[in-house]
Amino acid sequence: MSDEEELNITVAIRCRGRNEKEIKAKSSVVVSVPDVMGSNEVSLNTTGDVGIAAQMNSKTYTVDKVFGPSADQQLIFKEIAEPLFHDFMKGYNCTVLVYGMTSTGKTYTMTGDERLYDGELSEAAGVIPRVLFKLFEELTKEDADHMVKCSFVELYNEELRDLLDEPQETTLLKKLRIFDSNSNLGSSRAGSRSNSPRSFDGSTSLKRKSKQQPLQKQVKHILQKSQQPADQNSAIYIQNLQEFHIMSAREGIGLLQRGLRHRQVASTKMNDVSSRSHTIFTIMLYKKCDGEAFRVSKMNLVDLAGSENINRSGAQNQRAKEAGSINQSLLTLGRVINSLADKSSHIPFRESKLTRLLQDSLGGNTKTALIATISPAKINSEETSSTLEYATKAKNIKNKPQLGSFVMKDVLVKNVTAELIKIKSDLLSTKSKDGIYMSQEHYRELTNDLENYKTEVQECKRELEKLASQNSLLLKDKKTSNELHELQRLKISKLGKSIEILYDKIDRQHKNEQELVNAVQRLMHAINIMQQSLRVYKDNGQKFQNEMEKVLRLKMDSFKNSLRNEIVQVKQNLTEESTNIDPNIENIVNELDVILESVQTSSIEICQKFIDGVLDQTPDHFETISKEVKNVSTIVNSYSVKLMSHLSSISEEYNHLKEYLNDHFFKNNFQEALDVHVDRTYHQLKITANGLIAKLQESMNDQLDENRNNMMKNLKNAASGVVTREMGLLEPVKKTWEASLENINQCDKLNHEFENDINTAVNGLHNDINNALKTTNIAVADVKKGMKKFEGISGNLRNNEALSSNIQEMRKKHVWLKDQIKQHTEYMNTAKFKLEEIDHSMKDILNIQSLSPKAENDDSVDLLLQQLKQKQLKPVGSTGKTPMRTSSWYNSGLNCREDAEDRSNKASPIKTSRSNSMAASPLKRTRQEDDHHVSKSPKIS
Ligand SMILES: Nc1ncnc2c1ncn2[C@@H]1O[C@H](COP(=O)(O)OP(=O)(O)OP(=O)(O)O)[C@@H](O)[C@H]1O
Repeated sequence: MSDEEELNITVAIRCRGRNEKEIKAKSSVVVSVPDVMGSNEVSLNTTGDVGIAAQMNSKTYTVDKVFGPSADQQLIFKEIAEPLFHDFMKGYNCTVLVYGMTSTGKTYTMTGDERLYDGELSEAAGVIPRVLFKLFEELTKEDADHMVKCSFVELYNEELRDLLDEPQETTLLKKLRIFDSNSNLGSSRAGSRSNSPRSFDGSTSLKRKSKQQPLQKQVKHILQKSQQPADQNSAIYIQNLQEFHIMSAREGIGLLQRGLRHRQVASTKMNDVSSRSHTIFTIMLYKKCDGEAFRVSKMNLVDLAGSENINRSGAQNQRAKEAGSINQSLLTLGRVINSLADKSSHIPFRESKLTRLLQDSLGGNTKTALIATISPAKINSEETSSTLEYATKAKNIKNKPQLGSFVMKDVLVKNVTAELIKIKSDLLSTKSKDGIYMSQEHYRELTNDLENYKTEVQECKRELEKLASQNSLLLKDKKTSNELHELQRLKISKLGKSIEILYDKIDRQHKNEQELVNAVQRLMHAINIMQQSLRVYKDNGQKFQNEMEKVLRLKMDSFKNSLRNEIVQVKQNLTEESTNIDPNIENIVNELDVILESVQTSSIEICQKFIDGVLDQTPDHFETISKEVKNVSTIVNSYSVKLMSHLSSISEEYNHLKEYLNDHFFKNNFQEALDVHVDRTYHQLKITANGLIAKLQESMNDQLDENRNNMMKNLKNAASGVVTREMGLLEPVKKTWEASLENINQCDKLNHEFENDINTAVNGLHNDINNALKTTNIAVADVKKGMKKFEGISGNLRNNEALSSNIQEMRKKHVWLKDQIKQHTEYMNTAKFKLEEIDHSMKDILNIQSLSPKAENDDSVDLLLQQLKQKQLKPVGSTGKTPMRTSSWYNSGLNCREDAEDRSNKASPIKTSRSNSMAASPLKRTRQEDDHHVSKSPKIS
């Protein structure tokens, strides 16, 4: 291991079994440890839970090694002390410490049963006896030159006591003092004395001195050295502490027992034999290692007094004082452990003698092991917890172990020789005289020491005077500073008031900020209202759309009605003979145009009205919004003005503060920082407020624009949708109208043809009575043809309501026409009958005149009659179709019928009066009338 290598303190926990008192008190086991060893964790459950809950609620501490109730003394030695012992043998300084609450087994662990049984240690022997035995065992094994010395010191009520002093010697012995070779005090004082640790500078100088000085002086010097640490590495040593040479373990045990006899023990409530002091048993080993050089190493075996609760231990008076002092030094030890673990810059070693003595062992150049002893019983759980806390803390302490220095053999020999001389001299003086006997040399030494002490006292007095004058100066300073302090206190109180005022202002500002927040909330509320208004707009838009649809529907209905009326009108016009359909259709088209135009105009008007309405209302809303925004901005402005005023007053106050601080306290940049902070806060506030307003305006404008656009778009869509839909609806109707128009034209054409045909037929009838039947047949054929053509278009016509009604009308007229033809046929029959009558009359005349008529003439008349008969059998207009248009021809037909009726009425007497019937022959007149009427018949284009 390198000299600079850091090594953590080894920390072990030893938990004994419950003692009689604890068992009697029925105090449960709250500590969980392995029975012997094996784990490095200790769990402490103070909650009183059992089972899993106990495990969960217990606190676990981790250390290097944990020993349970069944771990014996041998195991503790083997696991903790032996490794250190080997280092000790190698030349390292080592320390084993036992720490813990009273009665937990510290003394048992450190000393145990130190007695020898037939020269052997018992099983209960503790660390010290075992180390002593092991030491001489190893030294014998190694067979190296060596020297072993022991010392045993006690720290009782903050006083050091040499436990190896015999009581009668105590009065003569010098007081034990702790020296720190690094401390200034130590060195300055040492400088004034011959036994200064600094004066020891190794064997070489000793050799030189030995040549120059008389033997007695040399011996004295060596003797002094023997009472001081021989190694320069060890900074702490106890002046005047006796060290005894031992040649065997038995001698060591003897010293131990002698020291233990002198140790302060007492019976307490908690321990019948309670150690009331801290003890350090030190073994010094001088082992030859290289030529004449001996390596010096030291083993400190420390048994600390128990950390205990004064109340619980029942300590009173002296015991309470002891406990207080024990606890005080242990508290300091705790603080030292904490500071070392936390690597603090200041370690309070000097606060107690115990910590000063342990300075090398804790965070120094020593290899150290700490055994913390604990009780498993619940009644001790508080102290157990504290011990475990210390132990875990101590685990973090790092030491830098270093090998001990060398000392030359001759120095050692001289040292021992001087010691012997001194002892012999004292012995001789004692033997020869009564009273206090000592050698001359010893007496001179004491006198010398006395002189030294006197000088030291003088020095101390001078020091004291110096300190006193320093103190008076300091007192003066203190007075001045007190006055200053008073002044500053007053100023501080003044400042405190200003700060209070500032706090008030800050409160007010806070209120203002609150109001600002409220204003913003109101603004948000206004925004909500605006959004509601926009929603109302939207609803109105929807209503408008519905209204529009309603209006358009109404318009369309009225348009349809007017269209229907128009069609009815057309129908009426059609029924009228003289009506020309063209103007009507034109009318319809015009009317349609007008209606469409009016629909369009109304739509546009309504749209316009609505937009106007919206645009009329929008400014109101905009105005309301802008009013709200203005209100808010006014509020914000007023707040910002207020804020500015507050900030300025704050900054004013802070200026005062700064002035004061700069003038009276310290130069710093508080004001600057404050200004920056205030500016930044104000700036931030302003930016936030502006941003808020801008965002608000922007979002309102966006919202309004979007709503307006949406509304316009919806309106346009609705209007164009309605117009397109209605146009779409009108389109097929328009087509139907056009088709109807075509059909009407075709019908008219057919009707015209039919009329012509009928006219031709009737003309033919009128022109030639002989060809009348033939002509009629042709007319009938034509009618049939026409009817067939009608059948083609009837499907189309049937779809048209108006047309079908017209056709119905025409059908009626066809029936009427058929009747007319029938009447004509009847008339023909009457004519035939008349012709037969004429024939008969002619035959009669021929018979009378005895003139036989030519066969040819007879045949032709017969043929004609036959044809007439045949034609008469076929009904006219069997298709049931009637030309659509009526004409004067029908009237003429009616007239003809009347004439025919007249004639039939008149014809009935034919048989009685042929001449009359001849005179009444309607043929000639009918043709003339028909001719007259045909010329009147209107034409349809
Ligand atoms: N591990 C152990 N095994 C057996 N006995 C033990 C053990 N630990 C302690 N004891 C016994 O308990 C009693 C108290 O022990 P001890 O005196 O060593 O405690 P202590 O911690 O030194 O107390 P104090 O601080 O008061 O001196 C002794 O009788 C001792 O023999």
